[in-house]
Amino acid sequence: VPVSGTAAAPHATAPAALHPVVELASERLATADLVAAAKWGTDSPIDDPAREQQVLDNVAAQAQQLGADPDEIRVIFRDQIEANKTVQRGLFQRWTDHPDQAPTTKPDLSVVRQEINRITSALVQSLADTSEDRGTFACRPELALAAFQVRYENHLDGLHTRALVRALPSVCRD
Ligand SMILES: C=C(O[C@@H]1C=C(C(=O)O)C=C[C@H]1O)C(=O)O
Repeated sequence: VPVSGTAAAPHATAPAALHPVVELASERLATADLVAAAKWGTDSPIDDPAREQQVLDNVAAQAQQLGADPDEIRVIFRDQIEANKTVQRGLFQRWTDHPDQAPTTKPDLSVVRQEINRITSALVQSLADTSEDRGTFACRPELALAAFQVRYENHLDGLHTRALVRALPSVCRD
């Protein structure tokens, strides 16, 4: 007969090593709502190759400084960018189909990009900190566990969950 109080509670288990990486990827995706609102009804396209190049060059430079592999970090950020555009496209579709759901205020894109830069930098740091975890057999299960936790904690909807899954495949090194 199980004794009350001995069952392992979820919070009693070790925190997923990759939780910070997934949390920051999720925070970066949350900015896509603001980016989409900034671009909606303007000439600014969802795809901005010049800005993407800037982001990729910045993360590679930061990786180099941290002793991480710049090419690996670049590949991971190509996925962060694709995931961000997945959210923007999903929202544009939603607002086209349901104009009543479209945003009524327009954030300043350059201000939103400053916030993206801060999250990007924290994510590069977190990727550098978890370099070893990202190379073991446990990486994919740890990543999946962290993704479930973050989806729950951040109340992600279907679109943001799909985008988070799109953001993560290159995080593990195998
Ligand atoms: C987020 C933006 O939209 C897209 C996604 C980017 C990103 O994830 O960093 C960069 C440029 C755009 O292609 C943006 O324009 O800033």
